[in-house]
Amino acid sequence: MANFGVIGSNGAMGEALKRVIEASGHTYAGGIDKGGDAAGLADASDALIDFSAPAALKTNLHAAIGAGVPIVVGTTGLEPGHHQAIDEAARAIPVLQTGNTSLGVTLLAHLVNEAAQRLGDDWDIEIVEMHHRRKVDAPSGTALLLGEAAAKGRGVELSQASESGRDGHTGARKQGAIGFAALRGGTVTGEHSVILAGDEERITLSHSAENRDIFARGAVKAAEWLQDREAGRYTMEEVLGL
Ligand SMILES: NC(=O)C1=CN([C@@H]2O[C@H](COP(=O)(O)OP(=O)(O)OC[C@H]3O[C@@H](n4cnc5c(N)ncnc54)[C@H](OP(=O)(O)O)[C@@H]3O)[C@@H](O)[C@H]2O)C=CC1
Ligand SMILES: O=C(O)C1=N[C@H](C(=O)O)C[C@H](O)C1
Repeated sequence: MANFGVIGSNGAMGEALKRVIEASGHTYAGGIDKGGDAAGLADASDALIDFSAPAALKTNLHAAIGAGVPIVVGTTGLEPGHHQAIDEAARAIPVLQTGNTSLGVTLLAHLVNEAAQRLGDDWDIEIVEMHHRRKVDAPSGTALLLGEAAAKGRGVELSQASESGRDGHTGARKQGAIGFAALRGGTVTGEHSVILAGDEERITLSHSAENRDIFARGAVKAAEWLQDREAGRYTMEEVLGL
């Protein structure tokens, strides 16, 4: 049993996390939101679970380092500078960052990697996602994670292959591009499809999130798993043994 502190505690994920932490036999050490005392929360916790906003990340990493506790980062919309800060923090404490903590998406990323590896780049890859109207970042963290898996399978950098926000006279699709389309509306928890489109045939690999508990369960499992680790940056694949 451990004490887990939640950053973004009044948000949609924060609500799910409180419930899942207690249902898993752990103690909810408390939660903070904008303007909260991250260092105080870290001191009272065995691990921090952060589902808040990119602007909070550096403060949260410093708080975890100060208290010497692991941190799970589920926040999306991260820029390269945020990833650099995570790499630096991982020299001092165990850190896990992912755009999706669910078992289903973690496995889906493996399937996408394998499909991209086995099919040549004459198979076009398009990633379509839909989320609720409140979502502020696009493409979603999950779509980017799946794009990274596809790019890795093909042996290319996603930054070199990515195509998103098509509008107007775009010209024909570039061979080898990995395309992204983001839909927003209603209360959709999270829908992701990776379409591999070849000549006269198509494969679609999809995941549907029915509620936020699937993310909360994965995050709590990750926080448990990080308890016994050395400093370093870890992945959901390692946590789930996939
Ligand atoms: N990795 C994964 O599996 C998943 C990731 N997510 C990601 O988690 C994040 C949160 O999602 P969701 O719960 O739906 O969002 P919400 O908008 O419902 O909640 C966000 C919470 O974060 C708080 N917050 C905002 N800024 C700060 C700050 N600077 N310091 C501390 N807390 C802050 C907000 O508090 P206040 O109201 O005071 O601003 C709010 O309580 C998003 O980035 C989302 O994409 C979501 C689901 C799964
Ligand atoms: O903001 C959300 O809600 C979600 N965010 C994550 C993402 O950006 O992929 C995970 C999930 O799809 C829900």
